[in-house]
Amino acid sequence: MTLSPDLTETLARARADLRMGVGIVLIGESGAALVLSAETIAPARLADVLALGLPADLAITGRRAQTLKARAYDGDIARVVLPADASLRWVHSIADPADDLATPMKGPLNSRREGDAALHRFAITLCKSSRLLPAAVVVPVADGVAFAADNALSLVDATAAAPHLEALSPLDHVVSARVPLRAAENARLHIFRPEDGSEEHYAIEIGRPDREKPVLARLHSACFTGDLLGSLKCDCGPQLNAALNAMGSEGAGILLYLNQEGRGIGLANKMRAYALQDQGFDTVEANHRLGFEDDERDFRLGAQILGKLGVSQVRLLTNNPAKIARMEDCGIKVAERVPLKVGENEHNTRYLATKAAKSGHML
Ligand SMILES: Nc1nc2c(ncn2[C@@H]2O[C@H](COP(=O)(O)OP(=O)(O)OP(=O)(O)O)[C@@H](O)[C@H]2O)c(=O)[nH]1
Ligand SMILES: [Zn+2]
Repeated sequence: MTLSPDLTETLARARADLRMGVGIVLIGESGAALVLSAETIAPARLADVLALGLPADLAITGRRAQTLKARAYDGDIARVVLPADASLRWVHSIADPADDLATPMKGPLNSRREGDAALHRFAITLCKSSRLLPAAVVVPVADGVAFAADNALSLVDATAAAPHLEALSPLDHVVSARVPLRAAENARLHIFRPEDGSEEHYAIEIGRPDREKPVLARLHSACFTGDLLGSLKCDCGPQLNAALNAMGSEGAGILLYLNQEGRGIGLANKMRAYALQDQGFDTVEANHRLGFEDDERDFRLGAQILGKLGVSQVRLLTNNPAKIARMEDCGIKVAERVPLKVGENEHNTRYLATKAAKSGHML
């Protein structure tokens, strides 16, 4: 019945539930499981989960397991056995590295080896796309359909939904309007909305770039601290302004403002990474300790928006070779790389050096 939510809509609901600390039920090929975010689960809910008396796990990423010295039998995922008397403090200490240095001994941690990790993996992916810490309480339940109905929880068919999690959501153009900018008075802002309910993304079109030739373009990832607050920890604000100014001087260009804050981990997690950086870790190490990869952005987004704007070849303002490779993979020809070296200061020297050393940025 079309009044019922489809798979994409059910996934969007499930993300909202996880963010609110509400459980969801996943059904897979080898069973069903109740899943809650380790970050948002409330103490009373955790008590209720433990009162079920079922063997439960705390699913974390292989990256986080490495820091905790927990065995990750499933490679990219570890299923840490949730003790029957687990406290919320314990759950948080496994999921969140904030106090790793203050309380290094969290173990012994027992990792589960038998059984299937598919639902745990799915749960972690959902936590990541909800911009939460990548850690989930996972409790196998015998009859997922009944459990979800009895507790009024969202029910997700993980097998059917898996391709939707991997695929890039189609984006719909919502509206465009003229916005005169300091850098260029003849600018237009286009809004694009993903069909999966995730954040909107923007394109700022300056002048009317000739689509028959490579268009001066920038894929800018949102940085609230750098773009809006003028943070000196990164070079994003100056890069944003320099890119718009370059397009203004040429009279044409397209800047995509992609809402992939913190290289796709969200602002709260980026601030967790900043707190770790104050403990001495660099930007990549901080991401790993949190359980994330170096870069969780999906640049297929940028390619899709360029395609929708009729752009197939660009002169890309970037220092990041991975961005060029991703564009080419997605069928956008990068005719030229235009360097964007601005905003270096005493606070971001190490950040920029780490980007060059570990992420291959061209400095
Ligand atoms: N996770 C994390 N994200 C950060 C950090 N500093 C900046 N960011 C985010 O990184 C993104 C910018 O990425 P960069 O790697 O600096 O630049 P880039 O866009 O890949 O490459 P360029 O095109 O050369 O600028 C923005 O989304 C920022 O919010 C950090 O320390 N940790
Ligand atoms: Zn920044």
